[in-house]
Amino acid sequence: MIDSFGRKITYVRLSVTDRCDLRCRYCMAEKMTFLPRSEVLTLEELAQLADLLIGRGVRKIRLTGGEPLVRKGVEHLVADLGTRVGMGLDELTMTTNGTQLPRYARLLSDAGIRRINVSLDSRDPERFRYITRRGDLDQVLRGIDAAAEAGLKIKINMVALKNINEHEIEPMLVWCSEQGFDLTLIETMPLGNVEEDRTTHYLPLSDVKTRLDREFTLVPSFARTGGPARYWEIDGLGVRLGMITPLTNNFCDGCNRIRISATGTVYGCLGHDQKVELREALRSGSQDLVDEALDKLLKGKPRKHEFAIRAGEAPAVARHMSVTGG
Ligand SMILES: Nc1nc2c(ncn2[C@@H]2O[C@H](COP(=O)(O)OP(=O)(O)OP(=O)(O)O)[C@@H](O)[C@H]2O)c(=O)[nH]1
Ligand SMILES: C[S@@+](CC[C@H](N)C(=O)[O-])C[C@H]1O[C@@H](n2cnc3c(N)ncnc32)[C@H](O)[C@@H]1O
Ligand code: SF4
Ligand code: SF4
Repeated sequence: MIDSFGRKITYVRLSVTDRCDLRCRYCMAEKMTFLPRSEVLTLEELAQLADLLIGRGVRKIRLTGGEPLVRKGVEHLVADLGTRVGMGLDELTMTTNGTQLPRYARLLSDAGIRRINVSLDSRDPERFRYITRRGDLDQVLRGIDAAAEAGLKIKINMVALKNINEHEIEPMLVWCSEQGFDLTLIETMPLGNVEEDRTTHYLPLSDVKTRLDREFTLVPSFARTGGPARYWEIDGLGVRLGMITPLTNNFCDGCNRIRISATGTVYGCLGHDQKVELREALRSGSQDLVDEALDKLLKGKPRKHEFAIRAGEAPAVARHMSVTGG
């Protein structure tokens, strides 16, 4: 699949549910209305869709949500998709908030998942609860331990938030180094009405980089995951630090991905509403209809996002981040 700017699409982010057991302040509102089950693709349809995408050249699938591990029966989907790894698919992976990992970590590893990204914005129990509006830090830490024990490689995702967790960045880096995890910092993006003023908490990672440069030696790394982060090795710490900088250092020229919501809506760009619907095409059993829709999406896939965080401005995109799982 190639878009009209010549970018090859090999990475699909597949959201398996819009639901979540947390309500992170930058992602969701406190009160969310979730989809009725009839609108959500079945596990069989998700697997069928994955196969069609692999047939069109997709080599990496990331399962996401909402929270992917709250989808009932997700273990069957993971086991099913795991059989495609090495058989067309180079990587099956997941982004999770970690709460259900105590139960699922081993299963993910047995299914052929080699690494996961776990979101963890704070290692302070009260701050963690504040950011997630309800999360239990201990539960997530137990989940992370279970994942490490199951042999999964772990990357911690931390959304950098001014006046909330910015002072935890250096300690998080040291902790990740001790644990053998990578760490990726993320700039908050303006999607959905989350009832929070994003201008107050937006922290440009260019500032964080300047700060880190004073304390550590950051050596640019050529490591690539196929995702949007740029990486550095931290001299002496043995930890890889990623930064996802949609606002301060746009990476759209290298975009290789599309995202699919739990209802089968495919979005060409995280920062736009350009989309096509696949559910009815899938349910009709016609591969031609699915291909037609995908071709239309590729043709209109936007060149870049137009995110900006300015006081009093509505979010660039009305849908919540949880609709596409990032
Ligand atoms: N603007 C933008 N942000 C993205 C894109 N893809 C992922 N992100 C954001 O990057 C953050 C981390 O995403 P992850 O789910 O960990 O996925 P990833 O960064 O592709 O993961 P790796 O495979 O480890 O590189 C989330 O906040 C996503 O919303 C993208 O195409 N555009
Ligand atoms: C939407 S979540 C879905 C997967 C899972 N529930 C989790 O939290 O890892 C995927 C990633 O998007 C990030 N995210 C959510 N809202 C964001 C926002 N407004 N700006 C930047 N990243 C965001 C989360 O921190 C998480 O790392
Ligand atoms: S970031 Fe993930 S864990 Fe937090 S509310 Fe969004 S979907 Fe849930
Ligand atoms: S913002 Fe859009 S164009 Fe840019 S990397 Fe993300 S999906 Fe691709």
